Amino acid sequence: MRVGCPKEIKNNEFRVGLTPGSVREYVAHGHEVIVETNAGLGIDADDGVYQAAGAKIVASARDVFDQSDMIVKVKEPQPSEWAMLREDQILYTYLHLAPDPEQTKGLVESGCTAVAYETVTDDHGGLPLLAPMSEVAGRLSIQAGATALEKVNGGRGVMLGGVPGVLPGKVTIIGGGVVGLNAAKMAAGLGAEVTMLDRSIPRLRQLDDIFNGRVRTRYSTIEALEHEVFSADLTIGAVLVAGAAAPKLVTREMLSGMKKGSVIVDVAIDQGGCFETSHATTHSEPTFEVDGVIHYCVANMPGAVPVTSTHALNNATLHYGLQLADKGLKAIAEDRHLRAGLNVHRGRITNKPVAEALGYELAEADTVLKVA
Ligand SMILES: NC(=O)C1=CN([C@@H]2O[C@H](COP(=O)(O)OP(=O)(O)OC[C@H]3O[C@@H](n4cnc5c(N)ncnc54)[C@H](O)[C@@H]3O)[C@@H](O)[C@H]2O)C=CC1
Ligand SMILES: CC(=O)C(=O)O
Ligand SMILES: [Mg+2]
Repeated sequence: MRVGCPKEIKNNEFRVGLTPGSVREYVAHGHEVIVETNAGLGIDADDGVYQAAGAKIVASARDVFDQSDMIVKVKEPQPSEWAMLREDQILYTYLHLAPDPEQTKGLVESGCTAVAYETVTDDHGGLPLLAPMSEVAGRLSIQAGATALEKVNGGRGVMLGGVPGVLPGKVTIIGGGVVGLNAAKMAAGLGAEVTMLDRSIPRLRQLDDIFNGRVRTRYSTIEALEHEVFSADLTIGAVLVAGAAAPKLVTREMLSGMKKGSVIVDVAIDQGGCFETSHATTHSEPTFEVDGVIHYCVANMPGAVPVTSTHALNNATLHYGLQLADKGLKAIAEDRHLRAGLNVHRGRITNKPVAEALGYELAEADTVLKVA
C-alpha cells in the first residue's frame, strides 16, 4: 500500500503522523511511504532523516493525498484536507466528530474510510490510541493552569505548591480517567491540594489506591461538583463518554460561585468541552475570560510538546496502522477494536455517539464493510 503523511496544518501543531522509526516499519512491511517536505521539522527530523528511513519526499500535501491509499495524520483534517480525500482512501487520525458537524459533512461527502484514533478500543475497556495524548495533556494541564494562575496572566496570583507557612493552591479535577490521573500526579507533585471527581466508583477506588490518601476522591454529584469547583483555584475538565460530545457539567451560572481569577483548563474541549462557557482556543491565544474566570481550552495541547507527543503517539498507532496498510478494509472487518475506530465509511456514519450527536442514521460497521 502507498502510505502518505502530510505536514500538520492546524494552528501551532508541530506533531507529525509518522516518525522516521515508523516509516522504517511500514517499509519493512513492503509499503511505500510518501511524506510531505518538512513534515517532521517539529520533531527535529528533516527530509534527509525520512529519506534514510525509506520515505519518498514530495513537495505538497496535494502530492501526498494524490499518491496515497492511506493518509496517516495527527489532528482532524482541516477543510483544505478533507477536500482532497477520496472514496478509495483510508484516513487514520484523530477526528473528534461529535462536536464538529462541518468536518463530519466534509468526510461524509469525500466518501473516504475514516478511522478515529480516539474511538479505537482495547481488551481492557480503554482507548489505547487516545491514552498517550491524554497522558501528555493531563500533565500539561497543570503547567498551563499554573501559568494562567499567575497575576500577570490574569489569574488570582496563587502558587499551587504554596510555601512553608502558606497554604497550597487547590486543584479540582473532574473526570479521573487518563487525563485526570496524570493531572493529579503533576498537581500532587507540585504540592497542591487535589480533589478528583468521577462517576465511576470502581475508578474512584483505583485512584484512592494509587494515591494512598495524597489525593481526595469524591463521587460526582451536582452538589459535590459545586462544592469542589467553587473552592478551587484551578479546575481541570477531564470527562469523557467515548465518541460523544462532553456533558456540560459546569454551567455559566456556576461561574458566579467561583473565585475571581481562578482558572479552568477544559481538556475535554476536543469533544466540545465540559464547561458551558468553553470554546476551543489555540496555542497562539490559549485563554479567555468569562465572569472573572480564566478559561484555557486548547484543543491540541500535546502539539506544544511535539517531540514527546509524536513518539508517544506513534508507539500506540503503529500496530493498527500496519494492520491497515497490510490488509486494507479487511483489517477493520476482522478486528473489533479497529472496527470501534471506524467513524465514517463511504458516506455513512458508523459510530453510534457521532450519529446520535449529529442526527445521522447509524450504519453498523460490521454490516457496512462488505469485505470478501
Ligand atoms: N485538549 C487536548 O489536547 C486533549 C484532549 N483530550 C480529551 O480529554 C478528555 C478525557 O480523556 P481521557 O482521560 O483519556 O478519558 P478517559 O475515558 O480515560 O476518562 C474519562 C473519565 O471521565 C469520567 N466521566 C464520564 N462522565 C462523567 C461525569 N458526568 N462526571 C464525572 N466523571 C465522568 C469517566 O468515568 C472516566 O473515568 C477526552 O475528551 C479526550 O479527547 C485528550 C488528549 C488531548
Ligand atoms: C487527542 C487530541 O485531541 C490531541 O492529541 O490533539
Ligand atoms: Mg475540530
